[in-house]
Amino acid sequence: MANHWWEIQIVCDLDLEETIFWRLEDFGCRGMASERQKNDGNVCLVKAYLPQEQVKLLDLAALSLWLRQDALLVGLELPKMQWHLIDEEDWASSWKQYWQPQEVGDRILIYPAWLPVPEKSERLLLRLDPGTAFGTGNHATTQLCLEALEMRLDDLPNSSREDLVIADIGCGSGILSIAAILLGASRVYAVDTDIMAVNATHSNRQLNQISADRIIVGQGSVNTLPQMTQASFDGIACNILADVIIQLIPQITSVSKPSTWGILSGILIDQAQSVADTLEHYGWTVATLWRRKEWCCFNVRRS
Ligand SMILES: C[S@@+](CC[C@H](N)C(=O)[O-])C[C@H]1O[C@@H](n2cnc3c(N)ncnc32)[C@H](O)[C@@H]1O
Repeated sequence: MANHWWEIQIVCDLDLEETIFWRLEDFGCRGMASERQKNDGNVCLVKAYLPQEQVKLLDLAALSLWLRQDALLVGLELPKMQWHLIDEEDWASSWKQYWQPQEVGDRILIYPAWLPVPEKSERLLLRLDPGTAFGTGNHATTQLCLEALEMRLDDLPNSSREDLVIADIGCGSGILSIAAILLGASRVYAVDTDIMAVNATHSNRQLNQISADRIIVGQGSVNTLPQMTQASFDGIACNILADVIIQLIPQITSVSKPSTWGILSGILIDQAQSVADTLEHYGWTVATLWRRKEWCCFNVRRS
């Protein structure tokens, strides 16, 4: 039987765009895009997609009410939300139209898999087909991680980068694992609880011609890592939501060594304090905290 997707379309005031993205993501949408309306630059059309079996009609109606409630609270015009079912092929082509190459940080260019590879690029080309997995590089939380990885790895002398082993917890499309290798890391162990993400990471590794012994992927979470390797991790990247990160901190601590550094993202600014408290409790120091939009990313180290 063909897979079907809900396509959600929301016409809204530009000032509501961020909140709507946040709500949609929380709702489990994969592949979101927004464009300004040609006839009115203050209005945008947000499109989002999610697998049919993941939601019921009533949930979609509730989401629509939530969005209206959000608008009422800040006194903006009520957003208009519609939804309909499309098949897998239409989903892939409609969302591919929106996704364009994107520069992140000083060195990386995220490049959709279906575009022809440019002959020359001054940036490291990170080719990606996220499929249904999270991680296109469009999201602030991913961008913060990529920039933090770039800074971390660029600061290291070549000799220590060559041995660098990194864990990517919640790898999604594999975007951070691939970036770490392109930036010079030796090996990455990538885990995700979602089998779709594990598959996407495998195929994106191949797409970037990275050998299977440099990005090792497994379904699971932090507690799967010791089954995948006995190596200790020099760095840990984890872009999941704050509640999950807080729960994972004890396990993350147990797979790290005194010199391990961490990049933790996916944390809303008003959740930062509870993450910081838990980190401190487990002996981590927050070296820097970077913010983008309503999100923040912790750069942490032991002791
Ligand atoms: C926000 S996405 C991050 C994807 C990618 N690393 C990025 O930075 O764009 C979070 C990912 O974490 C996965 N995830 C959620 N809870 C998890 C857990 N407890 N352990 C491992 N992965 C988890 C989800 O399936 C999802 O693919």
